[in-house]
Amino acid sequence: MEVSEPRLVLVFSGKRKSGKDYVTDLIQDRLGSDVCCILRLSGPLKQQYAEEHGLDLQQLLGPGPYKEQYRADMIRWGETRRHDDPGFFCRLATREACQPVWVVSDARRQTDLQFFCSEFPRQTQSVRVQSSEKTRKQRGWSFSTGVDDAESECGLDSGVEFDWIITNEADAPSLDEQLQPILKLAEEAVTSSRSRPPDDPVLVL
Ligand SMILES: Nc1ncnc2c1ncn2[C@@H]1O[C@H](COP(=O)(O)OP(=O)(O)OP(=O)(O)O)[C@@H](O)[C@H]1O
Ligand SMILES: C[C@@](O)(CCOP(=O)(O)O)CC(=O)O
Repeated sequence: MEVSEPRLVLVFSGKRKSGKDYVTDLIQDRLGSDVCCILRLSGPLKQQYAEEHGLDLQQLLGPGPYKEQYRADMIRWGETRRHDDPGFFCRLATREACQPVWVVSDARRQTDLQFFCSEFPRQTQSVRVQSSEKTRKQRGWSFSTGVDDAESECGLDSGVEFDWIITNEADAPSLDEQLQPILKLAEEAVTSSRSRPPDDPVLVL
């Protein structure tokens, strides 16, 4: 597989409108884009889906309501591709990543997490972003049958012991405070990548 070996892989998951993009953008902002890339598993999916259906890719990628009209069909479309090859979108999303810290913003299924845990067992850390339904509603979420009760939203609700849980709520400790240990881990991973020759073993977490 043609990927350069990352030093740290932070695999994020969370319900719709929990703030996965917001939190992962903040991490990249703190670490810098030379050190940290954001990988969206839904990126290559939305790109191919937009091409096939003549849709606006930028709107599909953004946080607004446009993508919600297509979500159920995009899920079905993606699942037909994942059926034979569960790592299909994971491989596409990671193929050009070259920074030492990878932030995967949208793991949804056990197979997504398994992909990173098996490709990068020593570097992978799982992170759950959680918000109350009330807060998610304020951010534009409403329950949609076939989406919020399907694997796309519930696949990681149980059976995973997350390494980190971030509560993205106004009355929780600030995100900077909660992210402190993760940012420290990332900084250590980057320091170790600078002080070791390229073929040395990666940081053992
Ligand atoms: N801590 C926060 N402070 C202010 N705005 C926030 C915060 N967290 C999230 N938001 C806003 O809430 C909306 C949803 O957040 P975001 O897009 O990050 O969620 P998501 O989990 O990636 O959602 P989805 O996958 O359903 O699109 C965005 O408009 C974002 O800017
Ligand atoms: C179709 C899908 O990739 C949409 C993800 O959109 P978003 O990350 O919520 O913006 C969800 C899925 O793959 O199940």
